[in-house]
Amino acid sequence: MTTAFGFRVKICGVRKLSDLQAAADAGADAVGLNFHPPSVRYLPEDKRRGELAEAARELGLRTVGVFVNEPIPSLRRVADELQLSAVQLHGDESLDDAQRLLDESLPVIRAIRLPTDPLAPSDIDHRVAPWQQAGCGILLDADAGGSFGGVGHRLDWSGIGRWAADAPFRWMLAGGLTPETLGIAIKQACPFGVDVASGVEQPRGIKNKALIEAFCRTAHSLPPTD
Ligand SMILES: O=C(O)c1ccccc1NCC(=O)[C@H](O)[C@H](O)COP(=O)(O)O
Repeated sequence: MTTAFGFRVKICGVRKLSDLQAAADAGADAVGLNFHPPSVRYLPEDKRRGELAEAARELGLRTVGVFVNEPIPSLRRVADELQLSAVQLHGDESLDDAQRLLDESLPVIRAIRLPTDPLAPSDIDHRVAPWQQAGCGILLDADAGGSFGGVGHRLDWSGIGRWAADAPFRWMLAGGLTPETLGIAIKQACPFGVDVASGVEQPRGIKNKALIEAFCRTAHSLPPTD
């Protein structure tokens, strides 16, 4: 079965070569390239996409394409052109969509957008199980309404931790993680990996090298959850 997870730290929404360099220097494993046009992190359809994807590979970073309700043939075309390591489905895509991609050996990460209210294990379980059983990597993110992601909303980490205690697979946490909140988030939620967009930006939409370094330092200083 194709799974998307072998990485612990993903810096999402990189837009410049210097963002990639900062992520690689800080020891991140993966970067997210955003293909959702309304996002501040959107990468327009020009040569920059190819340059970034190639530079990421040369730096040893995995490339995850972030898509929201993109038609599957178009998503597939971008993934092939840029040789993406995985695609992240962050909208209302169906399980059939994911299955089609997995059947073509493209690793798929399913973003499960959870409410920011207190969470019971069963709330999470019934939403995660079909995707996990299909072979998708799981990313738990906070509901961002019509923005879909990347707005810094955070989840009920201790509620997630109670679910994680019985989740026998690797999964990633996102949503409102920052260098300051990451330590407590990891201790409470116990993810295998973490993902951040706005928490390493200053101002919004512009990645900040010092924040990327601080985020990765904290992520690497905590004992890995497996
Ligand atoms: O980052 C975006 O702008 C975005 C837009 C639409 C869908 C997904 C998006 N980001 C996906 C991510 O994986 C983010 O890292 C995740 O939502 C967490 O964001 P943040 O709370 O800002 O760290």
